[in-house]
Amino acid sequence: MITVENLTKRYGDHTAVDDVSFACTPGQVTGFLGPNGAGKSTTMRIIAGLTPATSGSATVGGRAYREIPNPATQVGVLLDASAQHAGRTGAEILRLTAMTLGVNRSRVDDMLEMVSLTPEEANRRVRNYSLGMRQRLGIANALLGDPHILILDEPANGLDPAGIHWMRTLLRDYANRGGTVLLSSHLLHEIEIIADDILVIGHGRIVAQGTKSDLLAAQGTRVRSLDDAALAAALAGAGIRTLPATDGGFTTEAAPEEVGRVAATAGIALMELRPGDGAQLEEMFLELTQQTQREQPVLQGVPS
Ligand SMILES: Nc1ncnc2c1ncn2[C@@H]1O[C@H](COP(=O)(O)OP(=O)(O)OP(=O)(O)O)[C@@H](O)[C@H]1O
Repeated sequence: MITVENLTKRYGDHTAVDDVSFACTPGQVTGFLGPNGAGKSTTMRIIAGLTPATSGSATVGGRAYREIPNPATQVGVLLDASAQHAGRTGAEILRLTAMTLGVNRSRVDDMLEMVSLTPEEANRRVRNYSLGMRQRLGIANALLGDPHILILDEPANGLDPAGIHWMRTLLRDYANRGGTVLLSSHLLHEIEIIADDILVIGHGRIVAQGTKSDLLAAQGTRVRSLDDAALAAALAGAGIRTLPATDGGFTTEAAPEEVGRVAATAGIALMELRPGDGAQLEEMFLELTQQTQREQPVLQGVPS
């Protein structure tokens, strides 16, 4: 179990994590979704005892990470797959971790097999690894101490679609055996494939959380009309908020009947009116991502 309560982290006057609370439960893979700079890594670093919180608390299995004896046997952490010693081979890195943790060396071969790194790959130096291979090695390293909790920051980064499905199976089996998994991503489709529970973070705040099926369940309404601007205005007049959709029209939180009634009253012809099918999560995430991109400084004078 991972429990985060009212966690806040400030860097000067910038609030990277803003009063965040959530729990990750055994048997579930919890996806931590947010655009770049949303506060995912900072939250995970605090949970893993690497960054002090400004206020609030984070516990793993009921204790602060720093208070856990031989923590890697309780909590497997992968925060940066590129942080491994580039001059060592994958197998050497795992053997060193095994020695440090006091686990049997035979587990190194088991973990290499589990993450599908061949003996030839395991004996290659890490500087020659692809990002996907580094992620696999990082996961093997995190699993070496046989922890019951895993914290993985962007583990699917660099994996191809087959690799993402492989990771899904690995984490699903781990969770089915009672493990707790928290993994982050800035890509909605990765989280959709891998996670059971979803936390969405934007600007340091949790903006949505729940089970994947709840968040992706049909909610709200997808609507397109012959005059979307007039329909949006009519809906706004009825107190119904709208979010523009990527492929035209928009999504609203109201039920289809309600939207249909407003459109009929306003005399607007509809071309599409259907339950949202999780579109709201997608739209909300898109909006968060667009806001983040708008806030990034525009590079000027870059030669084309
Ligand atoms: N050591 C630091 N000093 C100052 N600001 C920091 C520091 N670490 C992170 N931040 C800021 O905190 C915010 C959250 O960053 P964080 O790395 O947690 O985001 P993230 O969601 O993991 O993003 P990404 O997907 O890009 O990794 C960002 O605005 C970042 O610039």
